Amino acid sequence: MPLLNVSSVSYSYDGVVNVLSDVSFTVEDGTIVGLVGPNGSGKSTLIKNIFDLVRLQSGAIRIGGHEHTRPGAKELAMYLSSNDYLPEFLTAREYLSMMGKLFGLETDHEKALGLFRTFAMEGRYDDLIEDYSHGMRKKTQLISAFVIRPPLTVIDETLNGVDIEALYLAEAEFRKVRDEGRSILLCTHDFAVLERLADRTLFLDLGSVVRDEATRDLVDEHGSVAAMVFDHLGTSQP
Ligand SMILES: Nc1ncnc2c1ncn2[C@@H]1O[C@H](COP(=O)(O)OP(=O)(O)OP(=O)(O)O)[C@@H](O)[C@H]1O
Repeated sequence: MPLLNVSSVSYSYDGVVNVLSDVSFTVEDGTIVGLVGPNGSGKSTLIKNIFDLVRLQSGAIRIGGHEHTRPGAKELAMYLSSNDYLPEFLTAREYLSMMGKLFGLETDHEKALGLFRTFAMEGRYDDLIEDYSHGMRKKTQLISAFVIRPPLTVIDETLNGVDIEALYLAEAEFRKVRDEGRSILLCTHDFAVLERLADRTLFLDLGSVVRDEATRDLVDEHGSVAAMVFDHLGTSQP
């Protein structure tokens, strides 16, 4: 049974134009799947459907075998959004405690402190998030996922704004997460990151899955993921 099973999902905001058209794919345990596509191709809408942030209109989504609206599904998956909105009135310690409770876990603050040190935020764990820079907030989002380590983490452009050192460290941590048998759906416009990390790449265009293949195979065929996208756009544009 796949960890995430998206089956024939279509979605329209206005009831007329389909932003997602019959989207199906799976994410297996212990894999990193890259999600790419042009602006407006429906990536965020797909993620909103997975996390029940918009009501599913057709098709089915199951996480760990549970229907995606059920608590059993919601405990298995964490969403790291593209923005840096975190509760500013909390410290990182309080935020991570809250996140732990949401996932039914006792937060391992020692581990979080270690990650704060690793990610060059030593001494800031008990400061209010209000006082964090943009990059520090993004790193706090990532650290929350690295501490909670849910079976599925969905990352929507969360890496934007972190410095190269943090990116390097985050990539290493993503690989560890994957090697533990957990999975990541990584939505990004950064194809270099994608090529380094993603076992599989899902390419969405105009709300439809155009390619869903091993990243290595796409790179072998086209030279790079960017070239694969350009090749597709070259044949699909009027
Ligand atoms: N709340 C909304 N109401 C109406 N239309 C929306 C809404 N959110 C997104 N859309 C439309 O749905 C389409 C897909 O948007 P979506 O944000 O899912 O794309 P995306 O692939 O994540 O894009 P990007 O790469 O720019 O983040 C776009 O045409 C967008 O204008």
